[in-house]
Amino acid sequence: MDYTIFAVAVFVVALLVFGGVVLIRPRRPGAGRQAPPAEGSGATATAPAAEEEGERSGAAGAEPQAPPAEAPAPPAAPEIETPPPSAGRLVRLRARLARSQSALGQGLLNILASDTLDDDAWEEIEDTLITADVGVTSASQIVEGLRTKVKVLGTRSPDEVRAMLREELLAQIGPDMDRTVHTGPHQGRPGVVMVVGVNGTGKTTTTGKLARVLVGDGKSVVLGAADTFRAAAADQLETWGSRVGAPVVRKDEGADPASVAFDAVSRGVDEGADSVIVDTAGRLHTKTGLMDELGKVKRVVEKKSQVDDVLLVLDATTGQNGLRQARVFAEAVAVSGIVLTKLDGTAKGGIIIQVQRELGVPVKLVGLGEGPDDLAPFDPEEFVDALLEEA
Ligand SMILES: Nc1nc2c(ncn2[C@@H]2O[C@H](COP(=O)(O)OP(=O)(O)OP(=O)(O)O)[C@@H](O)[C@H]2O)c(=O)[nH]1
Repeated sequence: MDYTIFAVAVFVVALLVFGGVVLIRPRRPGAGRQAPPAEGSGATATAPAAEEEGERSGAAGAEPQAPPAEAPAPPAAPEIETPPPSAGRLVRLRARLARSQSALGQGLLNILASDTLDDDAWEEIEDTLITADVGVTSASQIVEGLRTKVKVLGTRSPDEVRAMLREELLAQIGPDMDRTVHTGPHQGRPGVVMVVGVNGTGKTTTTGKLARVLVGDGKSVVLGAADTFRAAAADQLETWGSRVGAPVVRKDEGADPASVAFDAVSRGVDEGADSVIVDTAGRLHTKTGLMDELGKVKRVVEKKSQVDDVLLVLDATTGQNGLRQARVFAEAVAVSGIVLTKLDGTAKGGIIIQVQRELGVPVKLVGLGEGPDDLAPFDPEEFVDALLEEA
């Protein structure tokens, strides 16, 4: 009986010792945990193997290593892009221009090629031009010019018709206007460009795209987010800037736009940048408010450096309404150039003629799409050739 009790006691103790060894033995870190699928990174995929190796080679009796705390991956540095230079951009975008504008060109060519050019035909030509936003005055001047040429010419081959229409349109667009965007440094100071216009016309996008054009031409650029009405506008500009390595000067929403502009120009001067581009707010409903604000931005900037260009951004799809708004801006600040955006989205390219005539300033840049490099210096000959091209 005593032996039986002793044997049972020995068995129980043995069982406890064995169970303790099995249960208390430290578990391998990570064991029983499913590793997250490696996302194609070699470093991530080899980490558990390294852990295992350390455990195997570790000194006997060493404390089990706690799994290393997973440090958050540092944010990847944004990749700096190298945009294409400005030269040849309109040539690259010519197909897009031809697609949107050739209905106008072909319409005019077809009427001009008809056997009889009577009063109705001339009226149709004038209407076609007016429908394309050329403006009444320019449309009647084009028709007058064409009528005279047809009379002098007598006969009309398709090539002759094309050549005379090309000549008339070019004369209206003004091939000799100075369309230089003054972005280059002078007297040790950066070229300063202010971008103005109604919100939604593509103003912030144009500021970003212009920075790309300049960086593509090898220039260093500082951007000023003086549209302080909307924090998202500054965020948008920062994204554009970071893609091409252009610093963006910004302040909190509601900050004084003039002080942002001043700081941007100061930074451009201090850093020896080639150009500073300042995006401004357009959400101002009264002309007096607009004049006060844009006037102040310009005055304050000019304490530091002259403003070399004031570009007015105009959405080509907004027609007469857009023109009315453009007039208000032109009265508020001395505009020196126009950026016509969204020309890819309208067949009314005639707005180029009308806006130049109305405001007396040249179209310097055109937007032909939402892509980052779809802004091009405006070239009248390329434009007219695309207009007269078959799509
Ligand atoms: N198709 C086309 N879209 C354009 C062009 N330029 C700008 N856009 C688009 O127009 C929209 C408005 O552009 P924004 O730059 O935000 O306009 P904004 O004038 O700065 O207005 P806020 O950002 O509200 O200040 C965006 O979706 C742009 O991608 C262009 O040339 N063609």
